[in-house]
Amino acid sequence: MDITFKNVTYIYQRNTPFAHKAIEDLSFHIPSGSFVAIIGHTGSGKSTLIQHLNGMVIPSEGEVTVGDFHLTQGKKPESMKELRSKVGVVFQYPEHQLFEETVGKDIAFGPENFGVPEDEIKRRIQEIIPAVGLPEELLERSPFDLSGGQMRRVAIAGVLAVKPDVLVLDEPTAGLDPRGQKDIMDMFYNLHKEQGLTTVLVTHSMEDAVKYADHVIIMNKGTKYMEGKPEEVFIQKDALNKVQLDVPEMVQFLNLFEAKFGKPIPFERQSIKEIAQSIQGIVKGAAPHE
Ligand SMILES: Nc1ncnc2c1ncn2[C@@H]1O[C@H](COP(=O)(O)OP(=O)(O)OP(=O)(O)O)[C@@H](O)[C@H]1O
Repeated sequence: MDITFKNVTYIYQRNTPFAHKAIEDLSFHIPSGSFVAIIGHTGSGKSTLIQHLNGMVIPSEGEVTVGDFHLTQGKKPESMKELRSKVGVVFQYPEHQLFEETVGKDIAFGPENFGVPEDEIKRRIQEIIPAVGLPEELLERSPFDLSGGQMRRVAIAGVLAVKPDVLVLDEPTAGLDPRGQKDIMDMFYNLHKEQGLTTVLVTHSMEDAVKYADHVIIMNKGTKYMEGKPEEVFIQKDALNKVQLDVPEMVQFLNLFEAKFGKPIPFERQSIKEIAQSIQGIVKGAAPHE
């Protein structure tokens, strides 16, 4: 589903002495099927932005469009429930929301709420369990007997069981060890590709943004600071440093390589292997002929 923000401003506790503008005059367009990373220093408005996507908040000014759903002041979509079934949100530490007696019941809770028939829920669970990397025998276990990583996968399965078109991920790897972070992000990337999802990822990790996203939006103080392809945005070291962000490690490495050896290697989101090949080419080219 296409997502469009048109001159969106959001003010918390509007018309009170505590009014606080969290987002100001924000406009962008995310085409259906994109994988977008939203990055920004703490308090830059990322969470407020994503809360618009399933109508948890309605813009104070401007308009948000998600597929055919339009959100403006005084004009909520007729079926907010339908919007929420199309936009699945994986909140930070989603495992904190598990509550059912068994893993199976917890995964079924979302689709039941949206009126999905029991047979169809069963079918979806069979499909989702391997997709999130959980063994089927866990279905009858209590979610509270699982490891932290498994609990998170159960919570994610619950969101996926509703079959959303848009998947919103708010720092989905927070608190996991490096291996767990990579496994979960690879899982989301595979789901994104296989199910043709539109994925919106809020992250503090430049490395994840480079690896998985095809579009990046940098937020600063409630406004859009930069936007573009990762390979365009992440080479702008000075601009990123100004908002307390840094370029990804690979870009730092390429900058250092150029400074030390005078040989630029353009950043094109290459793999480590491809960078090594470029360096090998430079070294070979520089070697004296025998
Ligand atoms: N419920 C609220 N009431 C008042 N102000 C709020 C509320 N929630 C957030 N804010 C303020 O709005 C601004 C944007 O907050 P938001 O949580 O969207 O930022 P963020 O980029 O997601 O931050 P973080 O990376 O820390 O999660 C901040 O100044 C924050 O203090």
